[in-house]
Amino acid sequence: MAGDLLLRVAGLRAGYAGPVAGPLDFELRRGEIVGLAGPNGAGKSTLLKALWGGVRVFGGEVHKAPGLQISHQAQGFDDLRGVPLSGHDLLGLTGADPAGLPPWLAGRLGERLDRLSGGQLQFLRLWACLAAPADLVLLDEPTNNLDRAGVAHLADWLGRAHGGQGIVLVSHDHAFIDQVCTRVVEVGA
Ligand SMILES: Nc1ncnc2c1ncn2[C@@H]1O[C@H](COP(=O)(O)OP(=O)(O)OP(=O)(O)O)[C@@H](O)[C@H]1O
Repeated sequence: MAGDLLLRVAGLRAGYAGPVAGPLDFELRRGEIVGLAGPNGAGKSTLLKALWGGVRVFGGEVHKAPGLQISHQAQGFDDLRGVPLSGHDLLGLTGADPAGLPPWLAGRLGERLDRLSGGQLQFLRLWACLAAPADLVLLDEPTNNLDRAGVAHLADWLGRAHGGQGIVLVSHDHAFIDQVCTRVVEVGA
């Protein structure tokens, strides 16, 4: 694959017992943020999962740059009640650098994850993916649960700090997509 090309997706069709989404075609280079947009049920999350192997692929091709490191964040939360992990532990597990976290979260990294609010935990999980040493970051509805300050911090960080990475995200937040994505691919249109 050409130098900065991370991903080439051609005619990708994905699903579960049978195909439900696609065909999808796009290319992603380092420094690009591609947004997958489309109506409910169009297949955006399914296609995003197909990029890391989380669902069945029924057709087409996903070419990845050799050695591509992927980190992905799914919608929803794992149940962390009773798990004695702190924010520092989570970031340590993924190798994510805490530098650049918003102050309202940076000061709470020593606390257990099950003591954080839904929005605080969402931001921390995002950060664990985004700031990890990955070439390709996949985010499904990253602004879910975030307040205005959280969305603004995320958008600001994506706008200036992702130079070495490629990002593919799914979002219903059109303002967020318009602000951060270098390209939008319509799914199920
Ligand atoms: N685990 C599953 N097993 C079977 N079908 C599924 C599964 N998850 C989703 N689907 C179906 O696949 C289709 C696409 O769903 P998907 O979640 O990819 O759409 P989406 O565009 O991300 O939707 P939304 O915008 O509502 O989040 C839907 O018809 C959905 O019912």
